[in-house]
Amino acid sequence: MAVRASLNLTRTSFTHEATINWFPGHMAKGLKQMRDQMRTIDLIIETRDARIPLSSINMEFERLVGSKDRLVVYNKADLAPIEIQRTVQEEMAKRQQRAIFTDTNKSVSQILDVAVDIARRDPVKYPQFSIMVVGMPNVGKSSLINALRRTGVNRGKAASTGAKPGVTRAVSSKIKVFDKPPVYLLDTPGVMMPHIPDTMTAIKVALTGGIKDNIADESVLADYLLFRLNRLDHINYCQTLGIERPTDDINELVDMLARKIGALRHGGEIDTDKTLQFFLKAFRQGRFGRICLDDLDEGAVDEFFKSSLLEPPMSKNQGQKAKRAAQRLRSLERAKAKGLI
Ligand SMILES: Nc1nc2c(ncn2[C@@H]2O[C@H](COP(=O)(O)OP(=O)(O)OP(=O)(O)O)[C@@H](O)[C@H]2O)c(=O)[nH]1
Repeated sequence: MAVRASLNLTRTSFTHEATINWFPGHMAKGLKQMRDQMRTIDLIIETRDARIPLSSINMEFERLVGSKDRLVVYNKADLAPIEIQRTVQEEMAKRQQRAIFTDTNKSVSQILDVAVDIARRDPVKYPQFSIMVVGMPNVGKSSLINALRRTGVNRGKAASTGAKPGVTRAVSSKIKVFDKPPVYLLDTPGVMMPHIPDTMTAIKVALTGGIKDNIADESVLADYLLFRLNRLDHINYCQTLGIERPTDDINELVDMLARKIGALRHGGEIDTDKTLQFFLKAFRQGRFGRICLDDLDEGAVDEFFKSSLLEPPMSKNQGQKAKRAAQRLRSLERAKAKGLI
């Protein structure tokens, strides 16, 4: 607070009205495939992003999980503050969700321990043990599967990974990750909610890479990131980016940063897109330090669950609207890919 006041950073709220939705056809199809496979599954690993412990909860998975055993894995823990881990685990435990934090570049053996322990307790029931890994796009499901395979059977990459959301497009075939007892995993496509009820949730998901940037509007994402860094007193972005001073104004930041990184077109005009992308990438790579974008103060988690669970399912009309919007988006993407627009 004192830091902000002395630096004249005065913004206290952030609003953005436009809704952001991304639910292409492969997600709806993937969700159906997951439901079809569910009776063969013994454990669901629901992967979330540690930087947005609440915003990466997809209520679609609540319906999918039903009464199955579930382990919540908060991945990308290397990018989130360590001190949130205990709060999140306690809050999830209150809701009967066992949560662990992982970084796929390090050991993920605690996940295997959970699965192997369940399987060994009842070998008759589990001659083999099947796990389905679900989660929003880009939370690191495929990376997690590769890490589990590396740890469990010392074998190489089985699932494709990528820095952009939507790499995995369909439910995979079974991937072996442990020998005795045999444990198999299914990779699944990242799935968003068909209709994201709250714009701030959508912005946070997009900022952490869960929604394609061109859908979410990079200038809005960067503006929110700047607002959040200032609110958290994370003024170190100036040093990291090599700019003269912190600012609350995204245009001023773009101006300083573009000159610093040389994002200029012929004639010296600023390349805004390139500059915004540079700023977003620096955050996603963790260059501004460990950051949590969700508020986890007392009451905030209760409030989140209360509002999410009360959120009525979409009406037929809303559902059709969302479907049409998704179709329009797909046609637009196809036209763009063909260079027609
Ligand atoms: N910093 C960090 N990056 C990670 C971690 N796990 C995965 N990533 C990176 O996150 C990006 C997405 O990883 P994927 O494994 O492709 O994610 P996914 O959930 O399978 O993505 P979809 O195909 O969209 O469903 C990649 O660039 C990974 O290298 C992690 O623990 N820490």
